Amino acid sequence: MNINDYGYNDYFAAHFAAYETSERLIPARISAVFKHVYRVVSEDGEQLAKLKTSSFRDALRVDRPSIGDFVALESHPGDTSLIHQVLPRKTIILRDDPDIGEQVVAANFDYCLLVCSANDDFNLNRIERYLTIAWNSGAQPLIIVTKSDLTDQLDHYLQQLEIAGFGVPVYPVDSIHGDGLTELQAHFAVGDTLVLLGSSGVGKSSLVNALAGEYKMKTNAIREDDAKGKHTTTHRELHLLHNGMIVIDTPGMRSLGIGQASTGLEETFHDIESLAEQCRFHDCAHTEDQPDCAVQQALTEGTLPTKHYNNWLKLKKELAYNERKNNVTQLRQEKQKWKTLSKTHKQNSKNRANR
Ligand SMILES: Nc1nc2c(ncn2[C@@H]2O[C@H](COP(=O)(O)OP(=O)(O)OP(=O)(O)O)[C@@H](O)[C@H]2O)c(=O)[nH]1
Ligand SMILES: [Zn+2]
Repeated sequence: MNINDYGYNDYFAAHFAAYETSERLIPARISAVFKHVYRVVSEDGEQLAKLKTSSFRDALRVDRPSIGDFVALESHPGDTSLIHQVLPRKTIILRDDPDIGEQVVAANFDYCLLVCSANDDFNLNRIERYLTIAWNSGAQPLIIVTKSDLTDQLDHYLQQLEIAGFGVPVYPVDSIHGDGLTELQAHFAVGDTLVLLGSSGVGKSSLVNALAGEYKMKTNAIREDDAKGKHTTTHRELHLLHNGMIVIDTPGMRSLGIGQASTGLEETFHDIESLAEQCRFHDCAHTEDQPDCAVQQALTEGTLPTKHYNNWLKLKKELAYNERKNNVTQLRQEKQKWKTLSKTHKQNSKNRANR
């Protein structure tokens, strides 16, 4: 097996150089995430691997390997291998889980396919949300309109998406009959990794299936054995398609918050952001009661669509909420750290006194 087939390239090789030591570490990619173990692919083929305890003792959840990560692997063919390090990520999508905190949804993908369907489910606000996430991830967004065969108003949908996308390519496809696939396919090269963002039923699996000429994406929870017993996948998998492209499939994509994607928000709504620079006051809230607000003026003149503006306000609120929440978490963590420190300090003083 050649790791280059799995998207390994000069970028990762440059970072891996630091680990090319006597320990015989090899580069590998995480292809599935289980509860306590990972599946990795490398020149030694497909194997199960665990974290090297000393490398990950104090690691935060986000610093542990996730689907799509490249790692430095101590390979033990036929036995459980050991993951020493996660190589720096080129692109990333994070997700804030209320129960377990921030985690990596996917890493090291080249394209974010923002998928919506040309029917009643069509939702521009959702695409703007996905655009925000995509821009923030560092990968190139592409907008895909599926089920082009089911509408006679395709141009109407395309037009709206082209306005919302500000130059992001928009591709209509019919995954059942194959229309539009060649144009989309032309965008990709062998070894490119894709993630798909889109609600349930918009046709993500069908699209991947059509691109690859095979069915690969719907994955049921599988069980695999290792020495320690059974474990179940958390549905986070990476597939190498027959056409040489790689797809990351994770259910986390279906309900993503924007997290702290402030850069993504600026990109997605850069029309409003640049209007805002023309407001009279630096701290203008761009609401109706603000004097000389360029955003309000554009709304009145009709050059700025109300729906677009409302979605911006909504996502900005979500962002502010996430930032506040994050501050509270940080404060709590700081407090905990001080508690532990002062406890150790007290213990040390006591030990000294007892000597
Ligand atoms: N007519 C038509 N039907 C499509 C097209 N793409 C998908 N479908 C149908 O839409 C339904 C949902 O497609 P899926 O590919 O399973 O959707 P999904 O986004 O993967 O759904 P989840 O796995 O729930 O996230 C299926 O019945 C598909 O056959 C298309 O381009 N044209
Ligand atoms: Zn304003």
